Amino acid sequence: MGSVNLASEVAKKQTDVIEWLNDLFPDFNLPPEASAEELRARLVDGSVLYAITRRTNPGLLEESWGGDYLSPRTQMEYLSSFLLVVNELSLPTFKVVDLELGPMAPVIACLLSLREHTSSSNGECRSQPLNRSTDFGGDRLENMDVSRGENTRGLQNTISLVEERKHSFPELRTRVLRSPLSSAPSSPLSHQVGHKFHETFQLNQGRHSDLPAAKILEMTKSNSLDTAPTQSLLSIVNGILDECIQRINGEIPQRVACLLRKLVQEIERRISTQAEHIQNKNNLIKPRKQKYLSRIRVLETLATGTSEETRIIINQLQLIKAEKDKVEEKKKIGDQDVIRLRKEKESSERKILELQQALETSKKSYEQQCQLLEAKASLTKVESEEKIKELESLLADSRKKTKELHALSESKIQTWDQKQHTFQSSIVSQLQLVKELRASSELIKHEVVSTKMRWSGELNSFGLKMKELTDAAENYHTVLAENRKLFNEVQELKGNIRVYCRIRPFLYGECKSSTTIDYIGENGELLLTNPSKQGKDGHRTYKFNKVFGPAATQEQVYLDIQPLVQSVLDGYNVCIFAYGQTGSGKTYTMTGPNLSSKEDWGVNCRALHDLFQISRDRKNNIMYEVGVQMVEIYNEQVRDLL
Ligand SMILES: Nc1ncnc2c1ncn2[C@@H]1O[C@H](COP(=O)(O)OP(=O)(O)OP(=O)(O)O)[C@@H](O)[C@H]1O
Repeated sequence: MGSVNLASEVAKKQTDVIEWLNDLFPDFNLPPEASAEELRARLVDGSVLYAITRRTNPGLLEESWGGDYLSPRTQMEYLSSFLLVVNELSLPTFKVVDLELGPMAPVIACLLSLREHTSSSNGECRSQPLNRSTDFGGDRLENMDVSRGENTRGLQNTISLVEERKHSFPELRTRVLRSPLSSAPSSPLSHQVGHKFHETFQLNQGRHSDLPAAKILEMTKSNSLDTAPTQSLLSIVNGILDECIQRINGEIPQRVACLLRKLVQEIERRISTQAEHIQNKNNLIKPRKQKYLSRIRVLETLATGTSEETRIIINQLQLIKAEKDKVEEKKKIGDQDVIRLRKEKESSERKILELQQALETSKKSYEQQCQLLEAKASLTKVESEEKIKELESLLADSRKKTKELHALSESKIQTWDQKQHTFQSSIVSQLQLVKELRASSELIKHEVVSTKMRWSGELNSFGLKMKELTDAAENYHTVLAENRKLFNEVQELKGNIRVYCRIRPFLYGECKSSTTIDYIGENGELLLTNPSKQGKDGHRTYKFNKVFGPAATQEQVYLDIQPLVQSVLDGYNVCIFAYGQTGSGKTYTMTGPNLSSKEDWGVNCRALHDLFQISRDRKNNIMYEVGVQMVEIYNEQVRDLL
């Protein structure tokens, strides 16, 4: 909303500026509703602006700067001149780049301020055709209304400054600089009077000193000095001073000196008046300057707002551009889809053609098949007619059979009725039996319940007995331990050290008559006879725990040793060894002659067998670890055989 108001305000101001320029320069001839760019095109070369400067400051005179074509440098000089004047007037100004490319708002604001300034200080400028070659020419300025110069006297300081700065442009040639004094007097009437005054004192041949005293008195007494143009006064002063120079040794008449003093006084008076006037103008300009400065600030704020809006619009444009890119991308995808669909269409058309061809071929084959089928149908018709005849005969037969079957079924129905009757009677008897069975099942149920109760009682008693058995088993272990203890005590009683004697039979080739054994007792007595000795020395008796004769088997020998193996597993230390001379049968007794036969096993094999057997029997109660060590003791040296 703010931007719309701002835009309309700028447009309104632009219209005002165009109308003002049309009024100033009829040749400008730009429609009030022209766009900012059209206005820019008309102002950008600086000629119009420079013409405005001249119209508002007629004292600024330039030589013609060329024809219709303006070089860029000339354009820049025009613009610089215009901007210098605007700056010196403390009016809102603008940058050259604003006029060329930027927003026109600062240019329009500047021109409006200039219009206000000129209308307030100068009144409306008279319209003149805008002709660069004549408008900028110096001849026209000679004929310009002097009163306009009077009204723009407040700008003379500015003009002076402009002229000074123009010297910085070498191409600019200042032609005339009107001094403030040269612009007086101030009215057309006084201008006329001034001319008369000048004509009065115009000397064709004579000198000022030659003027009659009456005429000089008339000049000094009358108020014609007040109304005379300053240019005339200066020319008279110059004339008098020229005379003085020419007459170096001559005397200047008193009256001429009086006239000169009068003229100088008048010039001084005018200078002081101009100074006061300038001071007043300066005082007037100061508040205006303040006002314009505040307007500049407002315009800057508006310009900032405009830039913000421009930024928003740029952002929106970027968004629109992004959307446009998306739409184009979608369009591309759509084009690709169209191409793909076209390809699919072509492929489907090819397929349709193929299908049509296949259809035609199948149609032909179908027609052939139809012809074949028709031929077959005619054959089949004949056959079917024959079959119908056959079927009719069969139907007659079947009707006959049906009648027979009907009769048969009736007889069967009767039979079935009889059977039904029988079944019904049997069902009645079965029902009776079922009732009896139910009664018997009830009895059985009672029996089962009573048996259950009885069994539960028996189970209870069984549990009690099991408990007793468990207790007994526990007692059994105790008793078993007691038995073991007693067993080992028996073994101890038998003797911790037992000595058995085994007499081996004669070997093949040994003489049996050389035997010395006389008697072998039941309790381990052994009586030996030595035939070489007489008397008591010829008989010797020995006592062992037991003596095994030559006929004793390996098993008999081991039976006496076996209880010691059990003692080993009960935790007692047992040692069994054989002692005897070479060839007496130690190896035979301890190992056995032939290990492949169980009967020939010696003590060692049998003891190891029993050791593992008993440990296996006791594995539920005791875990045994069995180890073996084998050493040789020879000449009191122990050697590990393993
Ligand atoms: N009870 C027996 N019955 C039959 N033959 C026997 C008996 N005892 C020993 N022999 C035989 O007697 C011979 C000598 O026996 P054995 O080798 O056991 O004697 P040894 O004491 O071990 O001898 P060494 O000390 O030299 O080793 C062997 O041929 C053996 O078969």
